[in-house]
Amino acid sequence: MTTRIDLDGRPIKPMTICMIGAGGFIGSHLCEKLMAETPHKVLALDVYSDKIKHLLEPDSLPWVGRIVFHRLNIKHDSRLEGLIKMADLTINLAAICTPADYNTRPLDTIYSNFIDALPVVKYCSDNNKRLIHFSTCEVYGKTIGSFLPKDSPLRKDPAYYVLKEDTSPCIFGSIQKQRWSYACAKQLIERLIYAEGAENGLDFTIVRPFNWIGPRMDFIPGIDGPIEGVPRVLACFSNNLLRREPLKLVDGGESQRTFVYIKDAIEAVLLMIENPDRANGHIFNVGNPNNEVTVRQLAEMMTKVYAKVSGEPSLESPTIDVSSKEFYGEGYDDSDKRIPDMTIINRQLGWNPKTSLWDLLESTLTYQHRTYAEAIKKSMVKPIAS
Ligand SMILES: NC(=O)c1ccc[n+]([C@@H]2O[C@H](COP(=O)([O-])OP(=O)(O)OC[C@H]3O[C@@H](n4cnc5c(N)ncnc54)[C@H](O)[C@@H]3O)[C@@H](O)[C@H]2O)c1
Ligand SMILES: O=C(O)[C@H]1O[C@H](OP(=O)(O)OP(=O)(O)OC[C@H]2O[C@@H](n3ccc(=O)[nH]c3=O)[C@H](O)[C@@H]2O)[C@H](O)[C@@H](O)[C@@H]1O
Repeated sequence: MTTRIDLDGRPIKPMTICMIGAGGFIGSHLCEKLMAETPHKVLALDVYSDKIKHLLEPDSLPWVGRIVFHRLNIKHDSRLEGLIKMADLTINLAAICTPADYNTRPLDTIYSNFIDALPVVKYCSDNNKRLIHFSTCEVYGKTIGSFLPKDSPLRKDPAYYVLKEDTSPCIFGSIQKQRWSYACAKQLIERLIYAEGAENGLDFTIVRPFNWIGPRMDFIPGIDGPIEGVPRVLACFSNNLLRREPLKLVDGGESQRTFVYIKDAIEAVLLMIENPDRANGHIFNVGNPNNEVTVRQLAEMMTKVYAKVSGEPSLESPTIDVSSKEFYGEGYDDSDKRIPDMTIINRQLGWNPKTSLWDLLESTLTYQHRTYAEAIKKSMVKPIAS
């Protein structure tokens, strides 16, 4: 492997990374990238390893020994500090991060996103180790524009909706709207990390992902996750398409999102890892402002793309409306619109997303079809009564 060079032309020294939550969606893609393209070592911590099994076995893999899996729950495992001490950098991805949990399991959500992250921050600070912490675009909450009258021309003014790391406020609903338990816990851990940087000199980077999507995201209910489980929207809609049932639009599917391809976003994380002087002390939005759709438009596009990649015709009525109370239960609320400002990540790391929504859906739904279509068909064949 040729020596890697950072953005300032300096050779990058191989490092050891303690990655917490390495067995999840983002972790699996980051591990893949680090193994295929860099000489860095990964101590991969998680309670699950299914999504990185292909990187751990067999022993003939070219990166054997560079990635070691440690099955542990950071809530209660005395090995955590030792593993952080062994590494140059810690990346914390561990979290409960599916909206269906925020209003139904608010305590688990707050513990996971705040309390369980506390020792990680403390061990990094006490041992002078660098930390890259995964937060979320949900810390912005709702846009200022969402409080203006529906017909106000100011709603079209970017000043009222573009989300900027250093100036936008964090706007959440009332305490009864338990949806915001996740965003609020993430906000407080961001503030704590920022304070550790200011008062104790912790070298940190905070990442705010804006709807990263791609293969291996979440699970397909009844196949590799609980049948009654509610994953994030990509997996919900994939499940509906695979089962040939209408896609459920929550409260009319009017909310807007910008989706970024996981492989584009991972490039940004690698730049942060390998350019500490440019990334330390910063909070970065990582998203694709050019890929904005309403959830209804996403459903329509996924229906078209799935018909193309599967060769199956679409349903006559591809979507149905459902209320948020019916779908998520009491206490749900929503972000109206999420456009990331890209100024800081552009200036510090020169990163820009590349993949269009159509292209990223095409590769992702090709993966979903190839991975799940047979299993779904088998699971849907009803046993013949004897
Ligand atoms: N995917 C996105 O677009 C997105 C958007 C915003 C924020 N994020 C943040 O990025 C991070 C990773 O998200 P993801 O999409 O990969 O989610 P994910 O659920 O696929 O991955 C999280 C991983 O953390 C592990 N984990 C959770 N609690 C743990 C514990 N106590 N001990 C050990 N392991 C534990 C889980 O087993 C899982 O494998 C999260 O912090 C999330 O809030 C993701
Ligand atoms: O990915 C992100 O950037 C962040 O946002 C997500 O939150 P959200 O975008 O609301 O979650 P999704 O499940 O992906 O839902 C997106 C939208 O689709 C809607 N939806 C979801 C599922 C479904 O079947 N139908 C449907 O209309 C939701 O109501 C919501 O408006 C999650 O909170 C986190 O993973 C993350 O921190």
